Amino acid sequence: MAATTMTTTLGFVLPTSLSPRRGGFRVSVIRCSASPLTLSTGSAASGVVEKPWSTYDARLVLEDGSIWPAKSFGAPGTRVAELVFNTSLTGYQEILTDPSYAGQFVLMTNPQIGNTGVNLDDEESEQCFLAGLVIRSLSISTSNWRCTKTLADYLTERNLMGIYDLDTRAITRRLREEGSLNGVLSTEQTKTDEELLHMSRSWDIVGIDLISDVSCKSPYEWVDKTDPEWDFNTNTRDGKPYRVIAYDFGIKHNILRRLSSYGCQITVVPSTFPASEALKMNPDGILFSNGPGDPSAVPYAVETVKELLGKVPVYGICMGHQLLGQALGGKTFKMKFGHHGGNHPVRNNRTGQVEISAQNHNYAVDPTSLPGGVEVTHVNLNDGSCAGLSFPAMNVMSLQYHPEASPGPHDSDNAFREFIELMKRSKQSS
Ligand SMILES: NC(=O)CC[C@H](N)C(=O)O
Repeated sequence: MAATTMTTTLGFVLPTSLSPRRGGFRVSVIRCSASPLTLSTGSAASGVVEKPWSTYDARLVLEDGSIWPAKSFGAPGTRVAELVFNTSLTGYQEILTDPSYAGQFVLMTNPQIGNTGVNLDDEESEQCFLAGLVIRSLSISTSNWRCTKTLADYLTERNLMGIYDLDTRAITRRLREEGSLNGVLSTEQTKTDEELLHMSRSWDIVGIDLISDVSCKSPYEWVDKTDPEWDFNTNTRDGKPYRVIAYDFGIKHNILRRLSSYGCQITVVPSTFPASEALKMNPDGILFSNGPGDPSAVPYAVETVKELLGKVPVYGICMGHQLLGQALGGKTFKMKFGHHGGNHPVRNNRTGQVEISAQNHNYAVDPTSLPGGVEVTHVNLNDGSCAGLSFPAMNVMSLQYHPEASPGPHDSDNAFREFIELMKRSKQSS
């Protein structure tokens, strides 16, 4: 699977209007390529089989001036987004439907993707919000008892771009060195490299409100649970479920399923739902969900969180955690290349236990900006960043990562039980 990177400098000098936004990038356009895949059949005289999906020439043009020729296996078109890499071995369908990836291309570091196809059960939202999928190699066959269609058909039906046959390992190394890069993915041959490069440098994910595009438009009740063996509904009071309002900043379904399996009755509300209306519904607790983009670009959501603080127990996950961090007086910042994958070690500072966690974020809360009384409960052991917060005086708990997994390990599922305990304690003391 190892691909050789052949790098050829085309050597033209960019006009000054295309000079890089960030310091330190080279200014010539570099064309990079991976060795093309050739599949031997053994029996065919030519030794080459046709791949059973349509291919187009495609290009990924990054803002650092590198150009990665590729093949398309999804929708045609041209899209601009931020490129991040994800280290999950599988779970690509959950990744495709995680609304937190809006505005991003996801590059899978696992070299072969698509071998289990897609099914009706593994969706994390109704839509694919990410801008495109970048993989090294698309599995030529699908084999899984739940598979209902191939990944290529799924992407095409959903008008989502996907490219393969490029050196994803070399691109990942570049992202680790330079940080996340903006880029343009295009199947359009009429567009020049310079045009695509200009597009990638004229766009920025920072400062954009992406949650309003992915949030639901009106409140609704959620009833679905996870499978019965994951049903931990031992925490209801007097047989009545805990009533939870879930703010939808781009919520993943498995957060709702896990809360439901722990015995919560859930109303999902839009990101702009007024705090006063939420309080009128007399909830036992409020969940602030995951969601895409820059947490400092959505001050209205921070205001809502502030209005609810101290009135009812609250639980933030990922974007929800970042909004809580700001509402408590702290600051968020953009990380170099973020955390995306199912293999991130996190230490629970209270118990000393280490959980292997599912993560997907490019921003983090700066723990030094937080006021006294706010406790950093979890730390990411790869880089020491803040992975969880608690503010007992206001019944606040939050995690930067994903206790609901989907995809990823289940080590952190107990965080849902802790939220139930928080609601229980708050009821008992009131
Ligand atoms: N999964 C999420 O909620 C992501 C949070 C935020 N958009 C980030 O990238 O940091």
